[in-house]
Parts: sequence; C-alpha cells; structure tokens
Amino acid sequence: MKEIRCDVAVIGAGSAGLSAYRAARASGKHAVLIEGGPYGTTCARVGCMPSKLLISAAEAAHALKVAPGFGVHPGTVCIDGTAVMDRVRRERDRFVGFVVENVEELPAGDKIRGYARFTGPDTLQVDEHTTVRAERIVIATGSTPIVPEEWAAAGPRVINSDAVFEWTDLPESVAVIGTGVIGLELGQALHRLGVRVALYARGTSIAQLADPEVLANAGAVLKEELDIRFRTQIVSVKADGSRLALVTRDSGGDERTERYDYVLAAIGRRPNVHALRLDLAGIELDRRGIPLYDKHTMQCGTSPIFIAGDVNDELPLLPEAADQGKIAGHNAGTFPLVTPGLRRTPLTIAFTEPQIATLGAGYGSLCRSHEGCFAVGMVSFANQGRSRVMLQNRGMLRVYGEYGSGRFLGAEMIGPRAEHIGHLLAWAAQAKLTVAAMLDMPFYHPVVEEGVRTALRDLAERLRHPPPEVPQPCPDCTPGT
Ligand SMILES: Cc1cc2nc3c(=O)[nH]c(=O)nc-3n(C[C@H](O)[C@H](O)[C@H](O)COP(=O)(O)OP(=O)(O)OC[C@H]3O[C@@H](n4cnc5c(N)ncnc54)[C@H](O)[C@@H]3O)c2cc1C
Ligand SMILES: NC(=O)c1ccc[n+]([C@@H]2O[C@H](COP(=O)([O-])OP(=O)(O)OC[C@H]3O[C@@H](n4cnc5c(N)ncnc54)[C@H](O)[C@@H]3O)[C@@H](O)[C@H]2O)c1
Repeated sequence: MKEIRCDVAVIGAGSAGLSAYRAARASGKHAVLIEGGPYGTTCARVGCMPSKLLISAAEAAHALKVAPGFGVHPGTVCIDGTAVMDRVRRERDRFVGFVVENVEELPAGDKIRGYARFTGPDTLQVDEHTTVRAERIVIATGSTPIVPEEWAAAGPRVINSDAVFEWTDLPESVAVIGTGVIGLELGQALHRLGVRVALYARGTSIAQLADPEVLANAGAVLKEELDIRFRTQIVSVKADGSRLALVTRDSGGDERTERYDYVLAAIGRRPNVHALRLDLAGIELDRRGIPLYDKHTMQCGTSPIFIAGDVNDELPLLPEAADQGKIAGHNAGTFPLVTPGLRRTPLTIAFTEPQIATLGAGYGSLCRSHEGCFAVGMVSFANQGRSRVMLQNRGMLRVYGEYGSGRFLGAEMIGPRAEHIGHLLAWAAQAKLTVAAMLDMPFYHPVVEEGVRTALRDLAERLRHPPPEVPQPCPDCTPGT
C-alpha cells in the first residue's frame, strides 16, 4: 500500500475538480487530483459538447424542412446517419483531446488513478493501492444518470444519454422517458434527424421551467412538433426480439404497447456520493446523503472538506461546476481562512428549438421569497416583428420586477434567441438594474430584443400600480446573492 501526504486532495478530475485543483495550487499548496474514470470530463465526453453537436446536425436538417415556408425548395433531403454520428464522435473526441492534453501536462506525482473513499475525516483510500492523508479535501465526483433497475433488466437497449454519443448510426426509433433538459434536447434532435421519437412525461413539466404560463406555452409549442405524451406512466419495459416493448398508461387509464429500438432514460442524474463512505468523513449529510455546505464558500460545516459541481446537486451545469470548483479549491488552499467566492446570477438554457431560458430568481422561488411583492410583465413572440420575419414566432417571455425598488428580479422564457436574451437579462439582474434603467438601454430595429422591451414596458406599467399593502421580501432571497 502506497501512502501519500498532501495539503489538498481533490476527488474527481471533471470540470469542478480540475478547477479546484488549479485554485488550490494557485494558493501555493501541494494538491493531488484523484480520478477513477476516464479523463476528459462529463461536459466534453458525454454532456454539453456531444449533445450540442447532435443538435447542430438536427438544426441543419430542420432548416431544410422549414425552407419551403420562405419559398425555398431544397429538393430531396437525405440524412446520412453514419455521417451525422461520425461528426458527433469525431468533434467530441477533439474536445475531449484538449482536456486530456491539459491533464497530461499536470505533474505526474499530482495525479492518482482510482476511486477514492473516506476512511476518516482526513484520509482517503484509493482503490486498494494508495492511502492519501490530506489536510483538506474537495469532493468533486459529479453525477450519474438514473436508470431504474426494472427498466435496465430489459437489456442493453435501455440506455442513458451517454450511450447516444457512441452510436455509429441513427436508429429507426427511440422512446425518451422524461421531458427534462436531456430528454427534450436529445429527443428533438433525434426527431429532426428522422428518428421516430416519442417523449413520455409523468406530468407536464418541461425542462427547467417553473412559471405556469411559460410552462403551458412551452408544452403547447413543443407538442406542435414533437410526439409528447404528457401525464403518462411507464408500466413496463420488456425485451421483444431485437427491440423493446414499452407499455404505458395515460391519464385516462388507457394502456398502450409500442415497440422501439431504444428506450432512453432521461429522468435525472444522481449525485455520486454513495460510494464515498461519507459517514466516515465527520460531516453532516442531508437525507439524500449529500453533505450540507455553504453555497458561498462550498465548505461542509466548519470542516476542511469542500464540495463542488454536480455532486452537490445545487445547479448541475458546467459554468456552476467551474465556479464552485474554483471557490472550493481556493478555500481548501487557504483553510482555515475561508472566504465567500463569486456566485453569479443563476442562468439556465435548454438548447431546444425554441430555446428555453431561466435566469435570476425563478418564478417558483419568487413565489416563496417575494410573495405579493413582485409584478410580472410578458410578451408573446407570436406577433413579434423579427421573430415573425424569421418564421420563429413562437413562445413567450415573462419578466419579474420588485414593487417599490423597481428592481429587475428574473425571467423565464421559451422563444427565439433565448440563449442570448437569457444572458442579456441575467447580466441586468446581476447588475441589479431597475426595470426603468433597462428601458433606457438601446434597442435596435428590427430585433427580437424589441420583444424584451415590450415585456419590460408591460412590467414597468404594472410596477407603477402596486397592491395597497406590499409585504417585505425575504432579504436572503435576492437573485445573485
Ligand atoms: C447530456 C448532457 C448535456 C449537458 N449539457 C449541458 C450544457 O449544454 N450546458 C451546461 O452548462 N451543462 C450541461 N450539462 C451538465 C454538465 O455536463 C455538468 O454539470 C458538468 O459536466 C459537471 O461537472 P462535474 O465536474 O461536477 O462532474 P464530472 O465532469 O462528471 O466530473 C466528476 C469526475 O469524478 C470522477 N469520480 C467520481 N467518483 C469518484 C471517486 N470516488 N474517486 C475518484 N474519481 C471519482 C468521475 O469519474 C468524473 O470524472 C450536460 C450534461 C449532460 C449529461
Ligand atoms: N442545456 C443544458 O444546460 C443542459 C443539457 C442537458 C443536461 N443538463 C443538466 O443535466 C441535468 C440532468 O438532466 P435530466 O434531463 O436528466 O434531468 P432533469 O431533472 O432536468 O429532468 C428529469 C425529468 O424526468 C422526469 N422524471 C423523473 N423521474 C421519472 C420517472 N420515474 N418516470 C418518468 N419521468 C420521470 C422529471 O419529472 C423531469 O421532467 C439537468 O438538471 C441539467 O442541469 C443541462
């Protein structure tokens, strides 16, 4: 058994772990990076990058499909599934290659291969070959897709999102279970590439949306294109020759059996905490076994243990993993001096079409923290000038502002250019702009942002007429803090 002593041990060499390792080293400490799986990060290998590559191919196919609406007739369209998947894997490998190169450049003595688990508050066992004694530890072990055992028992054609990016060709049919971000992004992309796709949702949820009006609009807009079965339960998944038989029950109680090449489970991801023996780490855990931690310092209680990225299940997104890793690594380096790091205004984007974005304080959290003290403005993109010009006039934007201060709080939307509008509005929320100050900004013509201005004008008007008694909002629930 090898024994290593270090100042900081980082568990997991994903986006959060790499960022933590660099920050710990930058504070002048000896840090080691422990990785059990392949190098390359979830984002580059099986997450952000390959999914956006698949979506880009789908967008190219879709542009040809909608071209006749402009009087442009592209003729026969042929989707070469082998070429589509070849590009996805080739470009994905290129992105992974950059990450692996960076890891290879790290000092060999700082890298430990194997899965770590706690054997005490300051000791880790890596597989059965190394003991690590670390003064401070960063947990950055990411998350794993959830596939219920009873579905997985039907065989290898029940898959999670990782498997999609290993395909060498497009299948004939896929049932997608779950209308979260992964289900919608991959389901719509495969549909646009000619795969027969049905999406199954237990309820009516759509991606990260909480605002009931945007949610209802998004459901209707996406259903125009996609075969989405809302309020449908999965009764069973069984092998059926070389395919799968999926039995579902709709809200009226009717059961239906359909056959697919694959069933893609997109029902969420589970934080990788269970193999870590956190019970031996001397820190407090919540009922799901996730350490309790401070969102500004990433510190678990008052211990020298920090946590960053998907593993804490706060906001499982790449920019969050990178930011949280940096804060955790820096504070691990400077412990016992621990300081709050930069937590930005929350921003989420689903790369569906229309895109979906939420930013700042979401509707759900505002209803809890600002009940009765915020107003809502809205715009529908149905008749918005530029959106209509582009034949992308679908969706809506709802913006939230605080009575009294007139501050812009957040927004939820489905609509054209949401990835850009989301950034614009998130920057305004983080800069703590008032709705009036936002309306003083330039707006060109004809642009989708004129739709944003319509929503802000609507909000400004409503903010001028507060209810007779406005309660005080919860002071700790301000977006960006
Ligand atoms: C299909 C898909 C699409 C996505 N698209 C986007 C997107 O468009 N935009 C966006 O912002 N986010 C997106 N995400 C989310 C984003 O990929 C993740 O939030 C981010 O990659 C998480 O980084 P992480 O460092 O926390 O985890 P990871 O990158 O998974 O790193 C964790 C590492 O820890 C290792 N590990 C686990 N346990 C141990 C152990 N005991 N010992 C040693 N090592 C261990 C793992 O092998 C892994 O390498 C997407 C995710 C998926 C699945
Ligand atoms: N564009 C992006 O930023 C992007 C893209 C993909 C993934 N991600 C990240 O990955 C995370 C995981 O994505 P996801 O889509 O797997 O999870 P999710 O939590 O976003 O959605 C899961 C969906 O599955 C449903 N569901 C849960 N259990 C179910 C069951 N037993 N049967 C049927 N439906 C069930 C839920 O109601 C929900 O709609 C996201 O939260 C997001 O942070 C981000």
